[in-house]
Amino acid sequence: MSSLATNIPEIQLENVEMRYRTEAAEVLALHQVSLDIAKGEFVSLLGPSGCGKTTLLRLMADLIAPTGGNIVVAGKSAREARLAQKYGIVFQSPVLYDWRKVKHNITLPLELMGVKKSLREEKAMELLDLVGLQSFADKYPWQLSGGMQQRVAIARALSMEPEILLMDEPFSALDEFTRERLNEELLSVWSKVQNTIVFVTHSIPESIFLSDRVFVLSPHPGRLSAVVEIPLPRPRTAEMRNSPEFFELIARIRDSFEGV
Ligand SMILES: Nc1ncnc2c1ncn2[C@@H]1O[C@H](COP(=O)(O)OP(=O)(O)OP(=O)(O)O)[C@@H](O)[C@H]1O
Repeated sequence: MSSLATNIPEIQLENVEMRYRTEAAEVLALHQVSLDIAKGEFVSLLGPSGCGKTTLLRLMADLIAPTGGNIVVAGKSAREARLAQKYGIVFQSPVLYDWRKVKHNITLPLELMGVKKSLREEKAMELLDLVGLQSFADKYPWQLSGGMQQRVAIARALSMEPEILLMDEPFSALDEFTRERLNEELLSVWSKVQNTIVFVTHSIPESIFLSDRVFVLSPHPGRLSAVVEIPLPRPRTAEMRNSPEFFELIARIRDSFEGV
């Protein structure tokens, strides 16, 4: 499998600026960020704490509005794209409802949209199959491990078949072994769903393993300091993490931090 990226632009940011104003102070969280993400591309937003990764993701999702610049998503404004349900979002914590069975957590967005019960259940089973949790459909979230809960959150985010999946450090609370396994599973899901993924992380190896391109952000003020192409072939395999190419990419990205 090669990358799913096309030449069609999916997300375009031009000179985006974000200033948070509080009573106490004003924070320039993002300064003059311009970037393009192609339809079907897998990109990561990488950087240390406070460099504006979450802010950038929230801007793309139209959860907040920029104080400057322009955002175009699938040829529309971010707001129009949100209303057209172009996005699925996965947060750092899975935010599942403990009193709803796993399958009913997944079908919640469909329920809110008024989709028929039989169709909802069918979709839930399809999504559980996709994330390898079919036999857990009737369990409750508290009966699942942290990694399984995050897979449920991914399945739920995919329930509306979003063109774009925005993921904010979804695996950072998990142990290293589970995280690496979920990275592999996420790529397998992506190869089937074939959407655009924007993945926030502060892990250099995670960003390399997953992405077609890594957007490196630097803090104070948050800005785009480098864009690194990841030429590793797909499908990516666990062994690639030990290859000389992988270590070279880690060094290149580290250098791009040191250069700022
Ligand atoms: N609602 C807010 N009001 C005021 N300042 C904010 C707000 N949200 C974020 N900030 C500030 O904007 C900057 C960027 O924050 P953001 O959360 O986007 O960074 P991040 O790279 O995602 O950090 P982390 O990795 O710690 O989550 C930080 O200085 C932060 O304190």
